[in-house]
Amino acid sequence: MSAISFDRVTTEFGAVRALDEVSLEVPRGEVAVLLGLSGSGKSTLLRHVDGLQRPGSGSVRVLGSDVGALKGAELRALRRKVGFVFQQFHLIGSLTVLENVCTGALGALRGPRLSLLGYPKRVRHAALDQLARVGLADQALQRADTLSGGQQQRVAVARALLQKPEVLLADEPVASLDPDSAAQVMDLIAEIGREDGLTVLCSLHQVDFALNWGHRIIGLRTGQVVLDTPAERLTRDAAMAIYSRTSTPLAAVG
Ligand SMILES: Nc1ncnc2c1ncn2[C@@H]1O[C@H](COP(=O)(O)OP(=O)(O)OP(=O)(O)O)[C@@H](O)[C@H]1O
Repeated sequence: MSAISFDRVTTEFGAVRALDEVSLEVPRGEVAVLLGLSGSGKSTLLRHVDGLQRPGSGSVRVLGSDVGALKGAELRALRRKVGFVFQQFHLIGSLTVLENVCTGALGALRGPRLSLLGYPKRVRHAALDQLARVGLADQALQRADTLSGGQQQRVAVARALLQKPEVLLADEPVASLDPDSAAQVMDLIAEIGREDGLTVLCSLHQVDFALNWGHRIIGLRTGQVVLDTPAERLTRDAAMAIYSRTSTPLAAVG
């Protein structure tokens, strides 16, 4: 069974068709990369996976559930299985690194937490374990805004992992980073994805990164899937064609 399945999903914002009859399957354990020009629908597609966006028509199934039909506790339960990493990290700069990672457990806890000690000990320990995995245990008690961009993104990955996701979504996770930090973060996502058997769906702008780290490349243009192929079968030139603004046919979909 696929971890993520889109069946003819069309979603519009006023006159803009952000997704246009999108169908795709991402098997469990696969690292799939979304490529496409700005505005081609990558973020919108990702937001359908954890129910932040509902399909206008068609259906989205994630880990066996029809996301569009989920509400309340069921939707929250699915979201706990889907981690999300963003381009801008979304850390709280004035809090410690450890506390930021602990916020990844909030979806499973009742009520707000006013300080690090407000989190159960098991959560603090689990957060430290995840920080160690991303190589930042020594920075646990440092303010998050004192870290470099690459380190902050690794904290965001640790926060996403704290909820023990089965699916990891990443929306241009390395777009704000220098090339070395970007490569480190992609290495980390790929390594942890492999270790934990995660299904990863990641949007990227860097074709070389996509070919290096993705098992599968999905190209979007004006909301349509125009390319869907194993990365090993794709040349750099063919991948770059996704960025062409004309609608020349690309490699066969499928
Ligand atoms: N909430 C919204 N309201 C109105 N229009 C939206 C909304 N979200 C997305 N859009 C539009 O849908 C289209 C697809 O946007 P989306 O953000 O998914 O593209 P993207 O490929 O992720 O772009 P980028 O690479 O710049 O992040 C764009 O035309 C965008 O303006």
